[in-house]
Amino acid sequence: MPAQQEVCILLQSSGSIPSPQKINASFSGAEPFKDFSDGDELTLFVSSRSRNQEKITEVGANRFGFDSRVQVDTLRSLYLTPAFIKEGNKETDIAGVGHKDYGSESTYFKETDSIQYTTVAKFPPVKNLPNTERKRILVTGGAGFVGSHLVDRLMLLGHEVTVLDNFFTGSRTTVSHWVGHPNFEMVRHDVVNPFLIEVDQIYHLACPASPPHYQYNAVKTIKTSFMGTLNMLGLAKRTKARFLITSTSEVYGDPEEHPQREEYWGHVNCIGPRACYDEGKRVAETLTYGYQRQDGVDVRVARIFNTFGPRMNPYDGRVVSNFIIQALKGQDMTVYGDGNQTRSFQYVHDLIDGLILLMNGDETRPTNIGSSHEFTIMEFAEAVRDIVEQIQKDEGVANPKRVNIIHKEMPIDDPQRRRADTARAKEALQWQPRWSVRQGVEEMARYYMKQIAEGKL
Ligand SMILES: O=c1ccn([C@@H]2O[C@H](COP(=O)(O)OP(=O)(O)O[C@H]3OC[C@@H](O)[C@H](O)[C@H]3O)[C@@H](O)[C@H]2O)c(=O)[nH]1
Repeated sequence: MPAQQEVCILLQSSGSIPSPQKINASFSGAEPFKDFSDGDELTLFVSSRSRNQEKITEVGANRFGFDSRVQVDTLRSLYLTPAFIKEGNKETDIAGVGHKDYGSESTYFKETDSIQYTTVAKFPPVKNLPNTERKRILVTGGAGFVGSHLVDRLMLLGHEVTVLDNFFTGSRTTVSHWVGHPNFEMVRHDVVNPFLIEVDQIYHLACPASPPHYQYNAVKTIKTSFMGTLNMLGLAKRTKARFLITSTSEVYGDPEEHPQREEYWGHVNCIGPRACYDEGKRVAETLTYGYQRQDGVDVRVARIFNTFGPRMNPYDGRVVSNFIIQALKGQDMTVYGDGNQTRSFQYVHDLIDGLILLMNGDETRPTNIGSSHEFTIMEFAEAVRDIVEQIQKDEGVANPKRVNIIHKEMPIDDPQRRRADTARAKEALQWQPRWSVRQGVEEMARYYMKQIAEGKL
């Protein structure tokens, strides 16, 4: 099918999630997943709806004096809308034949396989905040997967956002729809070097997060965690900005306590290949509380568990992106080891809700932001395969190829079990994940399908 036809099909379906589907036969046979926690697991893979079966139209909350509510369709318009609205022709077309609401407009010329970009001075509408409520917010790593979703949310809420990114794993395209907006600034900067700015809040996200990426240059990873956090804490101290660091469930290492509570000190191999990230984040937490104790810096620490969603780099090597891309492309799905290791996955919008609540609430202790629904990786592979097949059928692929699940060598020190204990987040932030894993995987698969149709993957 020519690329443009595919784009048209996606256009029709991009804005909304298909109606609820019946539980897939191959997934309903045995127990789809184990009953690990609050008893609402059965909804996890049953439908396109949220964990409690409501249709999610709005994310965020109006809590702690900070209203973070945003319509989901507005967010979707920023990542699910196709970039090419109309196919261009080299001979007859000029720039501007297509029309796209936000960001840059682009016309695709099939003959030369080239794209013409035109600046469009129309941005997504942002909330009209009074000066007294508008915050100056710095997001390090703001062009990354999580960072870009946080930036979208903060921009839509009407705040002034500065993104710092060295584009090692982040990409300018994730936030390009804001470039030129008076409330937005993007700076290419590596946080290992100091940065001076006047701000009210700092979300410090900058650090490669996928195991292949953070192990690619282990020394740089730990340097980024240590120096980057030191520099941003110094900035917070000088400006009296509130500082939030995104730490990780990897501070628990290969945990011997299950699920992982914040009080657990962890089980990390300090000389293993993951140590650059695990120990880097651990020392970053140490620095954070050092600045709190010594200098009175107002700090927040989020320990993020496995998160997925659109804009995750399709080749960053993490399991959700790997599985969806492999299933979409009809390739073997690669389960490392026997697939009995477990993870708990949360959708990116839930994470952003949690980060904003933590930043604006009073909880200063480390707080797990993650899902408490645990899957073996093998179960997850089968689920992703079923979901992608269903989406392909919805999009008109008559007989999608049933891909094989194969096994590959287990990475060294791969944690065997991981599940967030979210009691603290529930109590302190009144936060818990709302999106079902199925709903998230569907949306992410549609996002990648769009990219495939546009020839980007
Ligand atoms: O293709 C793959 C990729 C990964 N896996 C397995 O899937 C599991 C999850 O792997 P991922 O690479 O997605 O993520 P990990 O859980 O190992 O690390 C993650 O943990 C929490 C976050 O803070 C980090 O961003 C990330 O490092 C692992 O057991 C891994 O071995 C596969 O079976 N196949």
